[in-house]
Amino acid sequence: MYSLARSLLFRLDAETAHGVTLKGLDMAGRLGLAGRLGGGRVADPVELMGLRFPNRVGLAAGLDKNADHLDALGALGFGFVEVGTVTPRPQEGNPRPRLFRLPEAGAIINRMGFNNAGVDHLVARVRASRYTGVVGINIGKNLTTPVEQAVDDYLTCLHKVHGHAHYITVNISSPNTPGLRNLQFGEHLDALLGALREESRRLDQQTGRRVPLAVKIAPDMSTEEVGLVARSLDANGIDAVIATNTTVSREAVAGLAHGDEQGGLSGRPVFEPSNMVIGELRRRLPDMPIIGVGGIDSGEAAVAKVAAGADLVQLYSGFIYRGPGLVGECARALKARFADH
Ligand SMILES: Cc1cc2nc3c(=O)[nH]c(=O)nc-3n(C[C@H](O)[C@H](O)[C@H](O)COP(=O)(O)O)c2cc1C
Repeated sequence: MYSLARSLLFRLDAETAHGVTLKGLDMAGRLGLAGRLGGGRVADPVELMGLRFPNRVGLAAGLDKNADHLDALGALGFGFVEVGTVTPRPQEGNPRPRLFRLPEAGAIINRMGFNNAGVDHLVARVRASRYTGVVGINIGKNLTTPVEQAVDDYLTCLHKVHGHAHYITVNISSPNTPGLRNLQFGEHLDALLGALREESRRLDQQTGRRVPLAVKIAPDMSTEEVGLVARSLDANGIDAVIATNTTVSREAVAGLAHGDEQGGLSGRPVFEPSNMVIGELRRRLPDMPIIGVGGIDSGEAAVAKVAAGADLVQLYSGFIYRGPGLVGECARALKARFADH
């Protein structure tokens, strides 16, 4: 069914198709049909970061930036849904077109630029939703906030989302907000993570509810750079790492239509680079929960992500190309893989 819908949707420009799909999913959710689209809910519970995940397959950040579609997405059978990236104030993002499909490569290039309705809107939507599963809230900074003051934006978001998230993701790896990725390196990283850790511990104590902090990183890093990030995550008591975001490399799509668009490349071309980062993180941080994301487009790819070192996985581009059936396919493949071990 999705292949028919897809052939119609792929005639629209990518961002319009995205909006139409989410509206369709909302409708399917209201009619109680979303569960069937996802290929059946898979029960494969796992405890990580002090949370109980109903299965190992989550939705990656950026598909539901404002938590406007949480009920419908949750009903597809994901073990967890990450909403955002959200910023303190609403912002429009980059001018359109800013989202491009590269079907020959199973890839997407986006330069959305954190278009979102602001953290207050997102929190209201999470509160209004009936979804009872695990919700991650992914936070970032506004474009107009200077990078030197980025920590203030992350702290503002942390305060506002703490009471409504099961875990919070610190996104320092989008290539579409100038300077953001510099926060992954050197003293910037320790300063940011130290401040966020301290404040989240204070909020945990104040509320009596511990909300784990995850950090999302880019695939475009040398082994040494991954090592430095790993050390900082460990030193600052971060609970989990999400690897990876999109890549700025264009090697895999050179010569393809849209292959030279600016932005972050996702889908199949980022599968191997993200697995390399995951492998290096696992080597350096044997006990840290790793959420693996990048290029998963089949059950086998989900299993390979776990073999690279991930504990949980997330989907984005594969979900666009393969449709909601991919959720159940990956969850079943991972359940079988863990039953074998
Ligand atoms: C259109 C689009 C928008 C995205 N927006 C965000 C975002 O707001 N925050 C974020 O952390 N990652 C964002 N991502 C990155 C994905 O969450 C994911 O890390 C990346 O696409 C690699 O996974 P994939 O190959 O399965 O797509 C976005 C990806 C796409 C394609």
